[in-house]
Amino acid sequence: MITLSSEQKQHAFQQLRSIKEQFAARHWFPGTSGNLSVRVGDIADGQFQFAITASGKDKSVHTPEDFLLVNENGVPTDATSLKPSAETLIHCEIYRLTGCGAIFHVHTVFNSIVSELYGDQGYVPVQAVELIKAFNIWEENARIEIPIVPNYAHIPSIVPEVTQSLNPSIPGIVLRNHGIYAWGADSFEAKRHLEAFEFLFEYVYRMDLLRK
Ligand SMILES: CSC[C@@H](O)[C@@H](O)C(=O)COP(=O)(O)O
Ligand SMILES: [Zn+2]
Repeated sequence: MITLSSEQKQHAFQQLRSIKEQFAARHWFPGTSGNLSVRVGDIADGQFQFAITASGKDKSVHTPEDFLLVNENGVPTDATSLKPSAETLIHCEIYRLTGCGAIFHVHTVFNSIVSELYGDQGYVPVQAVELIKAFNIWEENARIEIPIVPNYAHIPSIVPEVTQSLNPSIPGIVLRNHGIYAWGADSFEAKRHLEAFEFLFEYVYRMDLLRK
């Protein structure tokens, strides 16, 4: 395991704190839902560490005990009484599959409704909406399919669903009637992706309604 400096850890916690504050202002953490993580240091021989939100906290307030570090198996790497997010294993799998640098998970009404509307077909289709470019997809009239996987109370059962459905060219995956995981090379990019997904979900929801 690579030893991280306290500056690296503090920087990661600072990034999470800033994102947490911005997303809380948008009411993206209702009822303690949601979790955030950033990778700290490199991935070497499949090993890595990341800072993640502690489980069950009110993410709209700051406390000195909001974040902790875990390894690629989701096990805390420093002595702590904090419990990592209940969904840490999903973060582990997304880091493993994509090599990304940050992962943000939020529950919103739009991502939940759209995931249920399109859940049986397994993806949300979106075509020719400008915000698709936020995913670095620049072609004219681009059509994307945002994967939806089943939601289980037993989190380890969700992991193979993510493994199977994650599309490397789409930086997000939706858990049906639960919420979205969006990621990026760093927290700036993960935030851009998450904002674009949420825009597209609201667009799809409203357009479907208008077309009826
Ligand atoms: C309280 S509802 C939300 C949780 O069940 C879960 O889905 C969630 O996103 C937050 O879990 P957490 O363990 O705090 O990271
Ligand atoms: Zn969740």
